[in-house]
Amino acid sequence: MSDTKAIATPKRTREILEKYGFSFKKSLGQNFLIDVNTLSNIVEHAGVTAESGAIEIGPGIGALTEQLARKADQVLAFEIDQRLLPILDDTLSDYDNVRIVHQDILKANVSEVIQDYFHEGQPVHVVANLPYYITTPIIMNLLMARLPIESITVMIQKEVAERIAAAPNNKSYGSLSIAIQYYTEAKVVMDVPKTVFMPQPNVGSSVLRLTMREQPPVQVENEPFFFDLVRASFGQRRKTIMNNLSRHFKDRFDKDSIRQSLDEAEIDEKRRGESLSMEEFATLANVFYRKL
Ligand SMILES: C[S@@+](CC[C@H](N)C(=O)[O-])C[C@H]1O[C@@H](n2cnc3c(N)ncnc32)[C@H](O)[C@@H]1O
Repeated sequence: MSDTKAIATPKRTREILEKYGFSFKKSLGQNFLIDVNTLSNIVEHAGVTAESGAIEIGPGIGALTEQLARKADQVLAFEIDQRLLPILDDTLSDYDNVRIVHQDILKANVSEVIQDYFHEGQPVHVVANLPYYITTPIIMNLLMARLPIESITVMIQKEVAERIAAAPNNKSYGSLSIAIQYYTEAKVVMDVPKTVFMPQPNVGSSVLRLTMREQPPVQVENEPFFFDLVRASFGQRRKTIMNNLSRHFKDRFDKDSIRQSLDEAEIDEKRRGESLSMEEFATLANVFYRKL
């Protein structure tokens, strides 16, 4: 697709940066997208339609914001870097359905802003090319806030996307996979070459789509305890579940009681955390929790 008017072309991006004398801040994860095809693929995967509300994190100079403004009903974008505000005013001046909020996304009350800005019952999607230095806290905060959103589609570091979407026995499977798959269905929808960014990042990138679940796929009696047990089970990846749990629970359960709990959950003590499904972790956590 050729869209010479779009912000996301190398030429226009360079012109905008020069006009404002803007220099990238590496510490803010500023790698801007300069390829319209990549952007329209992201918006497509996000499932944004004319009825949708879209939330963007880190609009930069507005490359993705513009594509969202063209497709969605309303766009709300959180940007931390004050220097970008006058630029966004300029680049997005043709769109009256965009609101920029000058806030650190990790400190913003997203729930309140959603309520104020979007219509009641409007399907809302989070879509972003995330600042990679805070990918996990951003995603976890959005999930823990239990926002009324349908999906989160984000460009993130390839390895992190793989860890989030991994299944048991995959080398990338770990506590992050379980934490995020507890709330969402996770899928890596495309890998993206470095050449679509300015400046190019040092790491590979992928687009991850998280579809919010109405209910977690497993029933756990106590969520913090469940997540704590999962983290402990991956504590030392090469050790058995018995070893990791004995270490972690040494002040609360003796070895015999841990062995008995594993037995009750029908989990062989020699298995490693990486082989356990979320369902098995949930069963195990519930058995332990009842004995606390
Ligand atoms: C990878 S760039 C993406 C820019 C633009 N969306 C694009 O794709 O070209 C990340 C953006 O997030 C912004 N950012 C970094 N940390 C942030 C934070 N804590 N809260 C909100 N925005 C942040 C950066 O200033 C930058 O604009």
